Amino acid sequence: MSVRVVARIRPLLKHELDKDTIVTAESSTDDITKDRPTIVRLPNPKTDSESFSFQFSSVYEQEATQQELFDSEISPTVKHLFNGFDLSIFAHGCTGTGKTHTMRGGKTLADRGVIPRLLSAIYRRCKKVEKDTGGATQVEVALEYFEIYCDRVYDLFEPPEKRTPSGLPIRDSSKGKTVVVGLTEKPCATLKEFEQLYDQANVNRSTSATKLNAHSSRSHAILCVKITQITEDTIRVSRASCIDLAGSEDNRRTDNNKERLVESSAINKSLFVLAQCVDAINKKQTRIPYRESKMTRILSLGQNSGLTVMILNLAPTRAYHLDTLASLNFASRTKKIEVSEVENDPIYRAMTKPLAATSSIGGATIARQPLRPLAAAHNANMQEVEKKKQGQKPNKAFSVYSDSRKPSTRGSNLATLNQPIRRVDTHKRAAESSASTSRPTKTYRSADSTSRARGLESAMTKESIEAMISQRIDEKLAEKALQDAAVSAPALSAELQRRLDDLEHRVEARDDDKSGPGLQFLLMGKQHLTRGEEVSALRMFQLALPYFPGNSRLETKIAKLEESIRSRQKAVSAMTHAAPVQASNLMAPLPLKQRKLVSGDETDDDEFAPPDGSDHDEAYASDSSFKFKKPARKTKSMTKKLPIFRDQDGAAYCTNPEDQTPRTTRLLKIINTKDIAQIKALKGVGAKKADAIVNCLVDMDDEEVRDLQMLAMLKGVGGKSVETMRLGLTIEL
Ligand SMILES: Nc1ncnc2c1ncn2[C@@H]1O[C@H](COP(=O)(O)OP(=O)(O)OP(=O)(O)O)[C@@H](O)[C@H]1O
Repeated sequence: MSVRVVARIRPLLKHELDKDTIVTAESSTDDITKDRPTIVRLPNPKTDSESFSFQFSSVYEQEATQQELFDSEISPTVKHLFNGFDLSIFAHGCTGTGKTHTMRGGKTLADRGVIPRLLSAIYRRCKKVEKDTGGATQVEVALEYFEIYCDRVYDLFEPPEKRTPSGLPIRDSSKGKTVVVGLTEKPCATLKEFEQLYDQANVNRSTSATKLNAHSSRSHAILCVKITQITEDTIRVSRASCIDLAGSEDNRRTDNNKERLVESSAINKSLFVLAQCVDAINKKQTRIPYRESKMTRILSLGQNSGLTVMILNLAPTRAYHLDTLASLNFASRTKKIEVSEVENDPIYRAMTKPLAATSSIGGATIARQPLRPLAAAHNANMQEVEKKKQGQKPNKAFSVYSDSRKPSTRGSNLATLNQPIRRVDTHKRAAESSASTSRPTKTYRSADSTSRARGLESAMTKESIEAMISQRIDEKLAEKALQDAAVSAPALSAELQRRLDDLEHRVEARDDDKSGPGLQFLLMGKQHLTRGEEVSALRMFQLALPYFPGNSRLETKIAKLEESIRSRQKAVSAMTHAAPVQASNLMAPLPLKQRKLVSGDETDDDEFAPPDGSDHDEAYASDSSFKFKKPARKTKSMTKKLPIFRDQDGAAYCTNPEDQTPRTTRLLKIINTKDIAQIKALKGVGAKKADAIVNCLVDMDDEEVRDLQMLAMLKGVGGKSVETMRLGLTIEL
């Protein structure tokens, strides 16, 4: 089946009312059955007497409402989503043509775009499914939302100040999917909850005013809606991906300043790569250049099974003439892409097929199919195809891109849940481990029908559970490390940033390699080290070690870091004369003196080079240049004397809670609530500092801040801040 491409011509904006309209919609004389135009006509830019026409599945004219577009194009796909197919919806077009209006829409009910309407339809369907099955099927909805800005991936569920400069890393899983490491997955049970999350996340999206659009999106935004249907026997996961691409910009018309130009060139480059991918697919080239940009890489590998609808947004006026022509040409090439349909099979919660044989959850058994151009350059109409298939199970779903690499059937098989898996009945496992890999005809029902979780566990092999746990741990650690790094990350020099990017690219280029995750950990270790966060760096290097067994250089580096942390801990304990410093205190950036030490230490970064002859020599070549540069931000000197806190009445500071003054007790109580709002309300504490404090507290697990000196040691806090916070508290006696 081909990608379904529909065109939407936006109405004239207020300032365009007197402008020349050149884009028109026409009905095809060949197909009178269609109640909507299918042709877009546009004059030849060289001579108005000639015109070009482009045929699509449907064309929505200026008057078309959000409701009409949704009802005709998206609503029919919702049932497929619940039948296990993935769904991808793209909005494409140049800047100011209505992509965000189409996808997100306005605030009024009538103005709501495709995304809120889709979610509304999904929640309605969830209720219907649960009702129709008498509660036997439960449906869970979860969201991921990220943007690709200047070829970097950022989680839109995280505030911008928490971002690492280099963004979230992406890598190819062994299952052939592209994974964004460290994305937040938000469970979202109701439409109301969705609206809150979505609105909040959209505030985090990069938008700016340009000459062509007052609210121009400067990034590609991708919302993934994960739908999990759980019955007693099966789990079926499918995903809807809604992609609001940033619009291409003709910078002769934008008057963009330097910053906008940088964004614009990143946007144009990624869209150019997208067009190249489409061309390469159409020309049946073996190499599809999807790796040339993060956007194409993520879209091609991550969203490539299921139904795909592309909405081509067009502006009607002459001002957009060349851009419109380019968009129409691109869309025409896209609609020729024929894609394979792959239905996400349910996970049989108590099935008899051995996991190793099926390599199921990660989808290793589903070889991604290369895309082929259609012989005829027109789109298949989904409804007609539906009719043809009456009574039959629909054919496999389709998507925009797909690489031709066949995922390995080896390795861990429990990475994600959106691919088919046969769950193993523990009672039958031994007998059936050698059984054929064909789908069993009968499902096993758990004796304990009320215990879904227990049934699930019992149905999995020990090996598979271990693989899943280890994967989750890796993901969580990577996520945590990225979050840690994001807190008050000092600005990196352009050169250092370039080197980090370079290393990351090299790491990505080697993702296929087994030691790919090891390199990721090393990279993150490097990033922490450049920020002077030794504990986090050590953790990352320790995680990397199993991937480079026997690498004496890495071992030496770890030993040195351990030693450095120990001596720092000793120095701090000696200074405080109090309880030993908590590990989290060590998360704070190193004081200048010690940073210099780290800096010197970094000169032997080439020690990190994996063993001679390893594939990774090149990846590390740039490591030796990772010298710490003094950040602009001032750092506290650890050699300075720690403050002695005194209350106004002159009572000496004391670590014993019973001897602490009411003001101190109250301050510590507020801090230990870990409640950002309460902490932010303290005198001298802004949102950033409150956030940093809470992050430190979270790192300390259940450990409480017991005294003021301990509080002063937290990252981002100093003696002066503590005194300001404390004296700002009013105590009722
Ligand atoms: N169908 C429509 N009906 C009414 N207004 C529309 C429609 N489509 C677009 N607009 C208006 O046109 C303007 C530009 O739309 P929008 O911001 O969605 O463009 P865009 O393609 O997302 O641009 P960019 O790529 O720069 O983000 C907005 O003011 C929007 O409200």
